[in-house]
Amino acid sequence: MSEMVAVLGAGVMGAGIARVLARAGHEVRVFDVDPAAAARAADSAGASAHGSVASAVEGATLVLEAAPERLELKRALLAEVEAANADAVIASNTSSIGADALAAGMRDPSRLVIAHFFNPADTVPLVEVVPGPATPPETVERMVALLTAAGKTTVPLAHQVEGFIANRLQAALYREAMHLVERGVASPEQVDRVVTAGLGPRWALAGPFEIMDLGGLDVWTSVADGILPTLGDASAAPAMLRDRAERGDLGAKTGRGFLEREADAPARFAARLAALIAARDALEP
Ligand SMILES: NC(=O)C1=CN([C@@H]2O[C@H](COP(=O)(O)OP(=O)(O)OC[C@H]3O[C@@H](n4cnc5c(N)ncnc54)[C@H](O)[C@@H]3O)[C@@H](O)[C@H]2O)C=CC1
Ligand SMILES: O=C(O)[C@@H](O)C(=O)[C@H](O)[C@@H](O)CO
Repeated sequence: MSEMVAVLGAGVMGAGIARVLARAGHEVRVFDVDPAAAARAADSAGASAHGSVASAVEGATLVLEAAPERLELKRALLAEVEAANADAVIASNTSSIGADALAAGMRDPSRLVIAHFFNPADTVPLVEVVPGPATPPETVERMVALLTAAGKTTVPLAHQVEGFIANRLQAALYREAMHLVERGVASPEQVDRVVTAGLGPRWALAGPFEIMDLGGLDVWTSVADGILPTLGDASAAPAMLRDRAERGDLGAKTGRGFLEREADAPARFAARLAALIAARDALEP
């Protein structure tokens, strides 16, 4: 079934999400407080750029917000949507804000569902679908069906948890990666190489539980007993991350973060990732 979709926020993620949904045959409208961002995203997706939230969501059956990861900003945006559209399902692409926190500010929280895409949104297959406290099962089912028909791989969560699944796994890994660099065990480049030459290729074919089965649960029991007590236990962003963010070294957005990269690095990465995923999918199971 073709939906009329409004994508609100046309940055790194919103532009890719607009392309995914437009390629799937949906009518897509894009709004961004930066009209140039909306125009770029609309052009790249074959969608229409709109100058206001009200215009973008008028008659929409699905609204997908990909605005900045700030709770009050998202709440204000959802309130604008509710004022202008009484029916659409409202999906948030939030990375970590709880569905309950977003729903708490809504007139009708049953309209909210989390649809968490991954960067780059039109290349990474996964979308986590997370119900809010008042989201009916049929809304989750509708989002899963729509995203599956658009070629995405969905994982519906039984209920929300902070950071959902992927970002909890990433946060655990990234916390330890930074801990190892802070302890002087290795450089960021060396830690990255451990993933790209070792863990990453395996993870493209098998997740943690399959990897543990392959390695042997007896072995993994010994490894867990020996290593878990020694892991870094940061409960907030480590200084090496926060200091860079606060001085504006944001990574690909600014050309420098932990590593220095050329301006076209995200595009080259996306193209290589798409080729890797296609090669993996062509493999015999
Ligand atoms: N960057 C990433 O790797 C991922 C980000 N996300 C989530 O997606 C959301 C968007 O993130 P990005 O695309 O990276 O951010 P971004 O900063 O690239 O894009 C956000 C866009 O929203 C626009 N905007 C700001 N205020 C707005 C408003 N009131 N209404 C409409 N548009 C507004 C900005 O002009 C900007 O173009 C966040 O919730 C983020 O946590 C989710 C998965 C991955
Ligand atoms: O990795 C991704 O694309 C998503 O899990 C995210 O939400 C990002 O990690 C985001 O939190 C920051 O890039």
